[in-house]
Amino acid sequence: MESFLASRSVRSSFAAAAAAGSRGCSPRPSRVAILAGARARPLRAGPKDSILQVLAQDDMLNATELVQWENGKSVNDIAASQGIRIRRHCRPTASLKEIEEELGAPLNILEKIIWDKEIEVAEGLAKKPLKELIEAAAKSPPTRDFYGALEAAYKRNGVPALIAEVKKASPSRGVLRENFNPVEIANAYEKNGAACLSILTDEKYFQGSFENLEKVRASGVKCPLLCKEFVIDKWQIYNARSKGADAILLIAAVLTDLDMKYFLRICKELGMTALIEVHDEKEMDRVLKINGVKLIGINNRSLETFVVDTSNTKMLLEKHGDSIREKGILVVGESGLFTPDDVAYVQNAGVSAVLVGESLVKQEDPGRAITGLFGKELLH
Ligand SMILES: O=C(O)c1ccccc1NCC(=O)[C@H](O)[C@H](O)COP(=O)(O)O
Repeated sequence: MESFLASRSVRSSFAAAAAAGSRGCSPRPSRVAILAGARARPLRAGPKDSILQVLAQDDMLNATELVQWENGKSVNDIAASQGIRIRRHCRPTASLKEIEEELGAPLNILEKIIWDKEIEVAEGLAKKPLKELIEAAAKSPPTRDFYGALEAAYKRNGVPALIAEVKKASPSRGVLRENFNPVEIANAYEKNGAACLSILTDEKYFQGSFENLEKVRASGVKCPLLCKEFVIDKWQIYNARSKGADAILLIAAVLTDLDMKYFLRICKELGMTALIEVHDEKEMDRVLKINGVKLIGINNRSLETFVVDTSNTKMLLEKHGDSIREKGILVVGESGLFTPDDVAYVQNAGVSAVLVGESLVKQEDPGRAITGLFGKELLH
C-alpha cells in the first residue's frame, strides 16, 4: 500500500532500517534513515517526488511523529495513539482467514470496507502502476473549483449549497434505486441547482464505479465532481483525478494525521479539493490542527454503527464553530437530510453546504426532489 504510513516505497528505500511489525503493519524506518534520504535529494518537490522531500520542505514532519517511527511503532499503533479505531491488516495478498487469525473479525462495517479496500488498491496498483496514473492525471483536463462552487451557490441562494450524491445503494439502506442511470441523475441534479455532485465509486458496498465517474464527467455536466471513495492510499487520488474528479473525500476516522497531511499535499499538487470528513470531537480536534484544510464535512451518520443524528452537526459546531470561522473553513453537513426543516437546522448550526444522497435518489424525479428538500427552487 502506498499511504504514507504504510508506504512500500518509504519502506523499501530504507529497508535496512525497518524492523519487525508489532500490531498489524510494519513500523517506520529510523529517523536517521528518513532524514538522510530526504536530504539526499533536491528540495523542490513535484508530484513524483518522495513524500519525505515534501514533508522536509514544508517542515510538516513533526517531532512526535518522528519519535513514533523511531520507536518502531506499527501503523495501527500510531493510528490508535491518535484515537483511530479502524485497523489496517496491511496484508493485501493474505486470505481473509489469515487476516482474521491475526486481527480477529472486522470490528464494524467501516473496518470491513477498509480491509477490502486494502486488497482492492493493491490489485489496482498491480494492474496500473502509480507512475502511469500520475501521467494520466497530469494529462486530464484542469480541475473545476469545488470549494468556489459551494461558496458561490451559498451566496446566491441563501441556503446551504447542495452536493447532490449519485448513490445507488449503501450498506445501511441497501439498494436505494433499482432503475439507476448515473448520467441522467447527475444531469437532473445539475439542472435543478446542485452546486457540486458526489459520485460514489465503491463497487462492493455502494454499487458505484469509476466508470460512473467517467461517464458523468464526459456527459457535459459542468458541476465539480467529488469522488466519494474510501481513500487509504495516494494511488486512489491519482486514479480519481485521472478519471475526472475535482475533489476527493478523506475520512478522519480512517486516516492518521500524517496521511491526511500527505494526501492534502497531493490534492494541492493536483489542484483538487479535499473534503475532510469527521464524525466526532476527537476527529474534529485532529483535523483543525492540520494546516491547509478548507472544507470539513460533518457526517451525521456513524460509519461504525449507522446511527444518524443531525444534532451531531450542531454539537460539533457549537464547540468548534469559532475556530472554524477564524480559519475560513467551509463546513458541509452530511447524511440524513430529508426536509427543509432538516436543512434549516444544519444551516442554523453553521453549515454552508449539505451532502445529500438518499432523500434525492429515492424519489421518482431526483432533480425535482431538490426543490422539495429546500422548500424552494435553487438558482444556478
Ligand atoms: O450510507 C451508508 O450507509 C454508509 C455506510 C458506511 C460508510 C459510509 C456510508 N455512507 C456515506 C455517506 O456518508 C453518505 O453517502 C452521504 O453523506 C449521503 O448520506 P444520505 O443523504 O443519508 O444518503
